[in-house]
Amino acid sequence: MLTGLLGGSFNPAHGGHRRVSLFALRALGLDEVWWMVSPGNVLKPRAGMASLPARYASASREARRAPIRVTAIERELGTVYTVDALRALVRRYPRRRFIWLMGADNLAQFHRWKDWRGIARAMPIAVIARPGYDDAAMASPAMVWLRRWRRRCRQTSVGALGPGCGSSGSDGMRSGSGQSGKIRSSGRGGCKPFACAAPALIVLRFDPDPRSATAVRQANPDWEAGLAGRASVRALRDGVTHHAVAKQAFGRGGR
Ligand SMILES: Nc1ncnc2c1ncn2[C@@H]1O[C@H](COP(=O)(O)OP(=O)(O)OP(=O)(O)O)[C@@H](O)[C@H]1O
Ligand SMILES: O=C(O)c1ccc[n+]([C@@H]2O[C@H](COP(=O)([O-])O)[C@@H](O)[C@H]2O)c1
Repeated sequence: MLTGLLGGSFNPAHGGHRRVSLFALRALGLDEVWWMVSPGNVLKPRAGMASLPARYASASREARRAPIRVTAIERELGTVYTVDALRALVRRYPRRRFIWLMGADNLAQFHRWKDWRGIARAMPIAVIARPGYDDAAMASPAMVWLRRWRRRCRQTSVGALGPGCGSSGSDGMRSGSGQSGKIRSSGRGGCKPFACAAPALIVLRFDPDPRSATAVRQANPDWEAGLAGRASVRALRDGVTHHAVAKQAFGRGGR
């Protein structure tokens, strides 16, 4: 099973998460994407962070009828940092092949994450272009290091993915051209970063999606209140571990 991992606060989840996940799924020939709803991003303030069950519920709703599984497995693993969570996942699911997915905003500050080179060594990384962040991402300290492992995946937009997949190039996120090379294309029209050992970096570019959780919160600051009382939310089970998610009360924030 080729599995994309999109870690996030999902405070709340929005259509952009769904769209970029489905795009990555297709472009990379993944079987499914797991949305790892984070107990708490160590670089984000806890103030304004909705409870884990509320964020999980919003993600479940957004992932409906898609090959996306929502999980709060990091809380169960007891990990705080992504590098530790990913190593634990690789140990726990040895028959799966994972790829770490993230938006360009996260690549721009990836060098601030704990042992980010360790993440890159643990599994391939696919970065999804995001309006307003691509220049900072391409110029970031992490990209300086990751660039040498960049693999090319030719595509222009959803629905028009080309089969070309190749080894590294040096142009920016806005370029969609590629060259054929070491990485074989998958049968599903995408490319396979799994065919080469990590580190491997793929930059995915498609019609940029401007949606963000910040904008959703600004438009609807009380989004969490609409979920809190629902029995269906209290009964939620983790999409990967099947354990109950709502162990904690709503409204406490963060973890
Ligand atoms: N529109 C988007 N395009 C590309 N990547 C996205 C988009 N929205 C979210 N992501 C990526 O999804 C992952 C989870 O994002 P997150 O839950 O923090 O949402 P967000 O919209 O970035 O939130 P916020 O506005 O609160 O920072 C991150 O890797 C982020 O870069
Ligand atoms: O491990 C770290 O040092 C680290 C620092 C910042 C963010 N992360 C992870 O990055 C993912 C995206 O976070 P966010 O809040 O931008 O959605 C999420 O899984 C976080 O736990 C991880």
